Amino acid sequence: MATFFGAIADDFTGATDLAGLLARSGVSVSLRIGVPAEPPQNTAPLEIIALKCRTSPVDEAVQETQAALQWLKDAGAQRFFWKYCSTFDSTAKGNIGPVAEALMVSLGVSQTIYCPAFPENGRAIFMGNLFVGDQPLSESAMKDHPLTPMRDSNLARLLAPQVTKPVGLANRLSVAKGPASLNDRLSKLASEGVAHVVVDAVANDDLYIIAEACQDMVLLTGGSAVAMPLPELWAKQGRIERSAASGSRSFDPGPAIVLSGSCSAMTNRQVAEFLSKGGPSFRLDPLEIAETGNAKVLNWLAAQNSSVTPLIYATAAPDAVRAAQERLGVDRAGSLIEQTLAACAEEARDSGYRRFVVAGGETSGSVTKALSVSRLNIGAEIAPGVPWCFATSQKARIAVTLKSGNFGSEEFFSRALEVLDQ
Ligand SMILES: Nc1ncnc2c1ncn2[C@@H]1O[C@H](COP(=O)(O)OP(=O)(O)O)[C@@H](O)[C@H]1O
Ligand SMILES: O=C(O)[C@@H](O)C(=O)COP(=O)(O)O
Repeated sequence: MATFFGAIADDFTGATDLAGLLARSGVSVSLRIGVPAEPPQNTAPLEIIALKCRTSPVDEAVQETQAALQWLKDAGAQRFFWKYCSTFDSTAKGNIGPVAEALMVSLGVSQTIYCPAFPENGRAIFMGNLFVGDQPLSESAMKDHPLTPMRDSNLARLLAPQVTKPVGLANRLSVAKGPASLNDRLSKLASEGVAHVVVDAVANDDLYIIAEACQDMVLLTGGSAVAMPLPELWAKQGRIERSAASGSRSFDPGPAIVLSGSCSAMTNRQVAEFLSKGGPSFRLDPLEIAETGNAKVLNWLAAQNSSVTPLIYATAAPDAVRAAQERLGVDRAGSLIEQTLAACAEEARDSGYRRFVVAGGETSGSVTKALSVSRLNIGAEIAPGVPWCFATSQKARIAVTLKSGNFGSEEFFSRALEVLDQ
């Protein structure tokens, strides 16, 4: 079926998050890993391209997203979405604004919105300020993120240095009055030359209003939740149709493994909960890996009795992360862990593991690339924004879930495996 909606996600957990929320509509979603080398074929009405460009240099991120845009245009997409994190993760140089601005130029649009709110996961925007649960973003655990520490909660202030055109706000008072009021506000800002509009949303009802008001904007940007209502609206108008999801959702029998490279507060709790059950586990230390390489963990993995799910984790508290970064540098510490977890994933697949639970966005990018997966078929959601996905990895049919650092409950790792068995 022709593609109507084309989304570009800046990381892999973000892409599966978006896919899971869009799939709730019953409209078929297709998720590609990286820009496909071949021209579009077997496309779905809702196409997502997962990139790993959240922390790439700006030029690289712009180049990759432009290639993704071209592929989605070739697939026939008429509406486009730039998906970034619900906690607006970006480095000081920032890719969210430059990529959005480049997409606007290529699509010939003069205004877009920025709405990372995700109420089901506790992300709300009020008066342009992003909250995580009841804390402002900059006071939440996101202030200690290893790669993108968020030290300001105001989205307009974060975005303004990343773009060349003016930034404005459509606040909750405009949104709460309904789609017509929001459209009036957007038009007024457009008449003042405001190209980038942060839009408040604190509850799911706000997202339905925003989606209704903005469904005909050619480019929207935000978290997964603001896109969630769109397929339903378009299906009602006959622009897209519901159909059985395409692609296989089965996987070969084989043991499960948990790989965690996220250092978020929630992943720390999830790892602690899983460790408390006493199963086999291996803690990765970036300083040790820098000195001796990854043979030790690979040998440990090879010696596991696969009837009990092993956990390999680099997940650590902010002090330990800082200490490693001071010795190795932020990028080296991160990439040593990512490469090691990617090598573990490959080793696990080669020794028969077929179910992969992966925690962390950058981590998921490295692991999924190492598994040479080109397309993910979306299955049941384990937690809001975290679905099981199914793929072929070197002829093995595997199940993989990519958990955003902050998502899921404390029992997520065990819960994920239970959901797969249901
Ligand atoms: N102990 C550690 N010390 C330093 N960096 C680490 C450590 N553990 C993980 N990392 C790095 O931190 C980053 C975590 O990012 P990511 O995987 O995107 O998780 P999240 O989803 O929580 O943002 C990765 O680059 C990872 O390799
Ligand atoms: O929007 C979100 O929060 C997620 O979809 C997301 O982008 C996750 O990124 P990580 O926290 O780096 O996994």
